[in-house]
Amino acid sequence: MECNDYNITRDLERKNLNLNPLQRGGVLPREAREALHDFGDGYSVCDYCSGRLDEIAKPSISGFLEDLSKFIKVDDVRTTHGARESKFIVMHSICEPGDIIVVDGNAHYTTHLAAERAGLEIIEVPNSEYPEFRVDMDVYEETLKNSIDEYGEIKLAVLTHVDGDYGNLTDAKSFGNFCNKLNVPSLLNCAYSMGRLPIDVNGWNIDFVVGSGHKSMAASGPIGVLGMKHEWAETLLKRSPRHTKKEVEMLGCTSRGAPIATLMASLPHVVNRVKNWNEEVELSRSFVANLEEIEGITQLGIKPTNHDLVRFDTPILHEISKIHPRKGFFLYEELKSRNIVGIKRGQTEWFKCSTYGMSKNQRDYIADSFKEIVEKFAK
Ligand SMILES: Cc1ncc(COP(=O)(O)O)c(C=O)c1O
Repeated sequence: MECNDYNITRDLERKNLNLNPLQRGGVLPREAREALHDFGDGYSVCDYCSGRLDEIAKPSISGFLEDLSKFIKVDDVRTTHGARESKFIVMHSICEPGDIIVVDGNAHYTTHLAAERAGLEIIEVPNSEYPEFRVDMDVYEETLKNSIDEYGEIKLAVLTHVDGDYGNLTDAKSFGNFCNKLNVPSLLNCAYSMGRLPIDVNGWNIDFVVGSGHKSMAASGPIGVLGMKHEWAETLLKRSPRHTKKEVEMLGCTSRGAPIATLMASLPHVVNRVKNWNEEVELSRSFVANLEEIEGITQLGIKPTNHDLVRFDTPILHEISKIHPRKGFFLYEELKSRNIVGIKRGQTEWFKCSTYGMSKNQRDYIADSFKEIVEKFAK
């Protein structure tokens, strides 16, 4: 048989500035690229395994997990295949089909799918809607209390720490505290925060935390993080009666090759970059201010932004698309010709983007490019 040409090349990141929020936090530092090369073979971390992934000493996965738990200030931690798998593991371990959970109105679709896969019913905490789409902790607490009154028991409360639509940062500490007071286990989804900004799971009184290595921790995908208060370890990390070393929810072992090797190699880099989070936010705010100098471009979500992921309403770009011969494709093509990618082809009414990790000059160049494009075509 002759195989098709799969077109496995990727010049996007090397040649262009990529604004896709999904891509910015997963860029590998040099040391992780080297690990990727060394650990590219299938079960590459399993040469010296004596039965459990988290106990492997060479490479030191056990040492890495110890550092990771200190980094996010949590008692017990495991790697999974992604934030979504981590959420599912929690739901599957502590809930029964038919149970009810409460979830914030900005939750990622993978939170919903994890709940559906576990057979759970979802009660949603509404966000504040246009233009902020804020998840208010008073509204969350009230919804949780009402749900307990109505249904008796709520098995889990889930909060998206930073959502993927507006980049709104929520108040994790307040969430952890009222969940604790109401006796409802809490899960914080840190896919867009762990690896970008400081996380303090124990300080925030959170039961479960999930993170995404490929989204925010400079790792090759797929790899996720699952952290928990020690009191949950017996439930979540229960062992198989037949294969007594193996943890059932991990199906014995999770990531066992390049994804975990790159996550490990990147941890020192990630620990360091988190220290610069305030500067990142400042740079993100000034990028927003620059773009908002264009009449017809407005940031949505909480203002000023507290994150690098930002969403803009862009009626001016939509107006241009109505008169431009390339219609909605003009924006993508104009940006691409300036080596800027990551805004979806054909999209002009709004877009979300991130400049995480870019220099001030690069961010200014991007904002100037938008200004130039609007000046070129706006009537
Ligand atoms: C808020 C949020 N949670 C979870 C995920 C999924 O992460 P993963 O790919 O690690 O499952 C995403 C991905 O976009 C996300 O934005």
